[in-house]
Amino acid sequence: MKHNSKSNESIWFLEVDTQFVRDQKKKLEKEVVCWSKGVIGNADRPLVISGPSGVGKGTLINMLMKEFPSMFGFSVSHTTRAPREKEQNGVHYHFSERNVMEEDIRSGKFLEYAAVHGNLYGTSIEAVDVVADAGKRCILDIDVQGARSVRASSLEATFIFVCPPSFEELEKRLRARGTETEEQIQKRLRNAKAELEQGSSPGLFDHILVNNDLEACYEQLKNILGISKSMNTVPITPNKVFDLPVDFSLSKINEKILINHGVAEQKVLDLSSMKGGAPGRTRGLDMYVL
Ligand SMILES: Nc1nc2c(ncn2[C@@H]2O[C@H](COP(=O)(O)OP(=O)(O)O)[C@@H](O)[C@H]2O)c(=O)[nH]1
Ligand SMILES: Nc1ncnc2c1ncn2[C@@H]1O[C@H](COP(=O)(O)OP(=O)(O)O)[C@@H](O)[C@H]1O
Repeated sequence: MKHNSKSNESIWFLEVDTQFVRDQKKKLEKEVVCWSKGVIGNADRPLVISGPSGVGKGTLINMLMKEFPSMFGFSVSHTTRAPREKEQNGVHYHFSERNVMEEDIRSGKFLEYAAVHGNLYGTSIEAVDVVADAGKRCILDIDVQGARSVRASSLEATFIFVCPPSFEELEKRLRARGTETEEQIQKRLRNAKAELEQGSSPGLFDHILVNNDLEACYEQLKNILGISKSMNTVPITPNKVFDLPVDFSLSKINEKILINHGVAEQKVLDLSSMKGGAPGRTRGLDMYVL
């Protein structure tokens, strides 16, 4: 079901029988209805970019965001690692204390998290939310473990793995970047071997890019995403809405949606205090039986 709100041009979808709804029903052992903000269709899927440290993920992402500022937004992760010289809190990462981040993980604020190179990294639901609320396509720069978690989650994304042309070139780039100590470089290189192996695991990544020549790799990335310069000014329009199962029907009165299931049951979904949620997640809904 689709509801078009004129005030902020946002489109809301009612999830009735999606994987997320089924998972939550099982977990909570009660009826669950989810209200998702966003546009459905491949063009708007979040983009998960993984690859070993120093391969050029950040460089490619920056190029994309610079050329298409209104189309893409970066998911700002949380990490317990120390900031690098030019990194800004809230822009490159949310730099966090380990105990605070662990508590936030326990309380369910993260879509995924992983221990990488001895530190914790994670994507908060809020980080994806902020980008989706701005009407942009979200880019996640996360490691292979994180990509696996997102694959298993309700977030439908496009997964891209970036490889170096050779291990020697990867080492050269890491050293030339000059942001890590020798010990940290060694740790990243050790982990790169495992990541390169996992990157080729069947079914995890949709596309593999070799970042040899930067410009050529960037062109390939844009080809995968099906974008060209002129597209930045063209808003993406939704082309598909959910079909309701046959035994459900809906009607709407002001901020309340009436859900009829079968003959006997009628529920009210109260949207008056609803706030935007990450795809597959909703805040501020109230539901009761009429
Ligand atoms: N799982 C997960 N991995 C992340 C997240 N943010 C960053 N990473 C990954 O953590 C690794 C280390 O990132 P960083 O410390 O910025 O170093 P760099 O890869 O050398 O630039 C990279 O593989 C990132 O993709 C996150 O939110 N979740
Ligand atoms: N195709 C490329 N050829 C040469 N150097 C590159 C290329 N792509 C990126 N670099 C450089 O390699 C270093 C690591 O890139 P970066 O984007 O920080 O990697 P990542 O985000 O994957 O850790 C940077 O100094 C960057 O300028």
